Amino acid sequence: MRAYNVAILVVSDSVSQGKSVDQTAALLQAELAITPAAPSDTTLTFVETRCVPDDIHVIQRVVKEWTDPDAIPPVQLILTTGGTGLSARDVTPEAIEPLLDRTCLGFTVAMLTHSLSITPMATLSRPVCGVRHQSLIITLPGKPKAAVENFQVVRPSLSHALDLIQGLSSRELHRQLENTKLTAVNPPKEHRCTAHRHHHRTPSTQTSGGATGAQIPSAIETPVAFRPRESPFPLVTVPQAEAIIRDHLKILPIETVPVGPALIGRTLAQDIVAPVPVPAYRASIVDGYALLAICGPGVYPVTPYPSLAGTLLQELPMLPVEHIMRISTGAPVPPGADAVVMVEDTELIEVAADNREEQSVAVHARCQSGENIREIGSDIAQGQVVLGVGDSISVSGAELGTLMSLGITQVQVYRLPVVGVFSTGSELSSAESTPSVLPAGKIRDSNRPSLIGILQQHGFPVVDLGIVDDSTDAVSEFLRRHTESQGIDVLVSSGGVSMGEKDVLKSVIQHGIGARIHFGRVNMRPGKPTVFATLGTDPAAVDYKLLFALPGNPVSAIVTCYLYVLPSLRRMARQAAPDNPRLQAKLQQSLTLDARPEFHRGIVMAHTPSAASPPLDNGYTSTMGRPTVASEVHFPAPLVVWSATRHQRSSRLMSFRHSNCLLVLPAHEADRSTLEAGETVEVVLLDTLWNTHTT
Ligand SMILES: Nc1nc2c(c(=O)[nH]1)N[C@H]1C(S)=C(S)[C@@H](COP(=O)(O)OP(=O)(O)OC[C@H]3O[C@@H](n4cnc5c(N)ncnc54)[C@H](O)[C@@H]3O)O[C@H]1N2
Ligand code: MOO
Ligand SMILES: [Mg+2]
Repeated sequence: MRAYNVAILVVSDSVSQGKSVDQTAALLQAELAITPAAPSDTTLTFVETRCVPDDIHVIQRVVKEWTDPDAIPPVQLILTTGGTGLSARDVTPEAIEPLLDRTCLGFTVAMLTHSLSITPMATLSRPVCGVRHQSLIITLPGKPKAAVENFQVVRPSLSHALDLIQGLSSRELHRQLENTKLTAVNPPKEHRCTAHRHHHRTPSTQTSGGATGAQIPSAIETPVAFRPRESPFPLVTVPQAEAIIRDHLKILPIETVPVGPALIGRTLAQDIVAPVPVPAYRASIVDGYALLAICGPGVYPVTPYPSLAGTLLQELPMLPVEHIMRISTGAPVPPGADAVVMVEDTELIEVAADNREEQSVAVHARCQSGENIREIGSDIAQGQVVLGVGDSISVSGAELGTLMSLGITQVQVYRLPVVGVFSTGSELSSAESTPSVLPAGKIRDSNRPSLIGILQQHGFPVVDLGIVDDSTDAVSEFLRRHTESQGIDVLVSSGGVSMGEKDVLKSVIQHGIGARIHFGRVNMRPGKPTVFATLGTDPAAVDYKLLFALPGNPVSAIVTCYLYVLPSLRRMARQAAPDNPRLQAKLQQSLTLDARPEFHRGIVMAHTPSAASPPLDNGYTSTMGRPTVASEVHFPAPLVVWSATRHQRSSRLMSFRHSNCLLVLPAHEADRSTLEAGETVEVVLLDTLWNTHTT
């Protein structure tokens, strides 16, 4: 079964201005959801509805976008509704016709013939059908009933038309059709099933129980035997995936928060102007004696009132001429003094009568005026812009300390995205409810805690949404509930996105909750079935949401969380350096390249290990024997990198153990199947882990 994507363009001034509500698109979606009667037929998957005014240029812009050969997802069938009549504003045919490479008069005639059999007023309709690039465009009337009737007229020949447009030869199609018919009627013995014939029709609508009332797509209701055997989602490249995500991030508002330790990791949305100078008074830099520099070395009486930490300037007397005053670091310099001599450069001459205080002290060093004094505003001048919009309050603590030292109690920052994390899988048991021994077939949910830990470790607020069973109903109900919640900006799931019959997540995302899937597969290992979708159209709206449906294999889930989720969260939080840090390192061993570009789990070190300090062993056999590679290292390069284990599999978390980086390996090519020891490779640092292996 072949799957084609369908987009609906509602052309209407009044709908686009919000003066009326369109019903046609929903009815057409319901029609699309009807599973074709013949097993050889195609699946039509609804991907998007857009609404535009009756404006030639606007209509053309959308149609050009959808028919772009690089459109993601590709749109093979465009149904427009409205604007085909005779009134002055009806311009859909005028917009579409110039874009067509070939017209398809047959569809036009079929629709008109049918409409004329219902009403002579159909003579006023001006439908246009044709092909642009590899997309078929059909202009339907705007009235809901008429649009559906016209669609039903063309539906039987659509599949074949789309196949031909995609380049499948007519003869091949007929042969496939015949074969499928034969197989369907006479299934192979081991699969023979007398219980059902292939006349399944999915109801055009289904009560889903959710508040949106959105229908469940045909893909879900399609009997397992007829589910698509090829993913309809094109494999996008990693850079494409990254760019697509960047284009659809949520714009988060600014919020005012208290200044305190929790501010670390946040990004300022305002400039900070110093309201006061720092220091606010002339302060000593050292522990010693305040004096007048011009007096020079000599023996001086010590005033009985020292200036200590906490002493108020106003409490200090004027320093009498040719006297000195004990002073501690940070304490105010008394009036009458212009320098401080360090205690190390002095000597006790005479003790006071109480046998405790100093009577007189010899100053041995010669001071310059101003020596060892922090002048007012010399650290921060009053009115200076100390931090700006976009500055991070970093883990160094310096920015937070600056704010605190200025007495700033609250600041405006960009809100952090709140992430809801859940696992999908009927095989999963949560740690909380897991018995010590699981029945075979059940496994422990490791992804959810791992993902939550990673995200929290990077400073993002996470809501643990638990586990949801792999059933259409359960996932639909779950997603509706959590996409309606305004407290969550980003949903991150793992599992249920590949080709299995219970991998229902993509269908539910696309049809059950009406989100838009921007990509459904990425050419990478691990992480091929990664899905990115958005819900809502206005990225600044409070209910706009991002959905990252990560693959279920534990290593794939973690790797894709690092590569896609974390940079996105950092971007939304406006962090100055949102991307994972990357660097070049010398490979210490040869590695076999995969058919897909690989993010190979590795260990990068900032030094060349010696036999005495070998790299960690993370061997597949878990023997814990030290690898011989350590004593063979001869590279003087400051950064060196190993595979964490040569044998890596996306189900094997042990292939990730001790890793602090991902080696960015290209896909193998005909003339290049390995990377050799000594070659330079790029590595993505899994930042905080980096520290564990640097020296
Ligand atoms: N016919 C094909 N099969 C598969 C393909 C493919 O292209 N065609 N892709 C493979 C790749 S690559 C990956 S990655 C996985 C992704 O699978 P799903 O995202 O659909 O995930 P599940 O099927 O639900 O689970 C896969 C695997 O991971 C285990 N799992 C799932 N969730 C968790 C969890 N929370 N904690 C621990 N382990 C989990 C699950 O039990 C399965 O073993 O699909 C391949 N198949
Ligand atoms: O892409 Mo899957 O993530 O290799 O295992
Ligand atoms: Mg699966």
